[in-house]
Amino acid sequence: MSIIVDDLVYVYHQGTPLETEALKGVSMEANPGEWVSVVGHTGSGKSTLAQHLNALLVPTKGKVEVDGILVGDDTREHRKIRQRVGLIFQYPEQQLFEETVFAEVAFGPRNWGVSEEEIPVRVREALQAVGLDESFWERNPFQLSGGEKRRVAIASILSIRPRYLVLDEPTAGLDSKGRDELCSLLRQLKVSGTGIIHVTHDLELALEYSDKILVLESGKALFWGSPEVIVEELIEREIEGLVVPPVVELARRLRDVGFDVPVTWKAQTLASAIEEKFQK
Ligand SMILES: Nc1ncnc2c1ncn2[C@@H]1O[C@H](COP(=O)(O)OP(=O)(O)OP(=O)(O)O)[C@@H](O)[C@H]1O
Repeated sequence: MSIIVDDLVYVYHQGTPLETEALKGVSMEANPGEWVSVVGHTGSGKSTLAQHLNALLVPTKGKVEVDGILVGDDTREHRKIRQRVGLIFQYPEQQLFEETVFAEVAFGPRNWGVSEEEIPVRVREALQAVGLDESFWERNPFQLSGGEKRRVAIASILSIRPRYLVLDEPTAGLDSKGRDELCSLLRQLKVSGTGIIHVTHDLELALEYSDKILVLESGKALFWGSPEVIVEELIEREIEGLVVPPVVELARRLRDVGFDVPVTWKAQTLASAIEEKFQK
């Protein structure tokens, strides 16, 4: 069971003067229990790809398949896909609307026909997963901190028990502590079997947490592979518009002057390699 994207092409406003080819033959795969990041500069097609993964958009050409179900013209199949793939937009807290945290998190499962008996189980499970205990149940979501609101918004998707979670820039607007907390929360979800598909322009974050990374450039898949594979590529060549972590930039320069450096995005590993070299 997995999400498979094969040679995906997507054209906005096809056949009109506004026609834009946002994806030009992109392939990738994501499995439960795996963290996949989609990285690229603004306008590279990340959000367009993300919206295909829960059938908000249908391919112009190529294939998107979720656990064997095709994203195509059959909208009954889209319902099944949306039960499997939870999509969390940028600033999800802006979409909170209920008066209590409980009602907010219960909304999704109620909408999907989960029994009233089962609802508190789902709410407890989802809020626990995001680190919010029962004392939050009756609180007004609008009176929570920014980080707590975002957790409630994520819990409101988790309560549907999706197998995959697609998050579009989930750390936008958070400080570094909030960012680290959210990423370790996502890592826990991954370890417990959820597939994480993380859309971001932050390559450093993607390298730190991902099992696989897709780098998009102007709608094309530039690289697809493990963080090590991506770093090797990035040390070897510069990509216009893609900001690389300082460690990768430094490694690139060291290689340029004939210094053999390891494939890494961690400052400590690079520093140790340099130290070792000078000790020899
Ligand atoms: N609704 C739309 N109608 C027409 N063109 C669109 C639409 N949405 C996106 N596009 C175009 O498709 C291309 C890809 O956009 P997309 O939003 O997928 O990129 P992105 O990588 O997510 O960008 P960002 O990081 O800025 O969110 C861009 O050229 C964009 O202008």
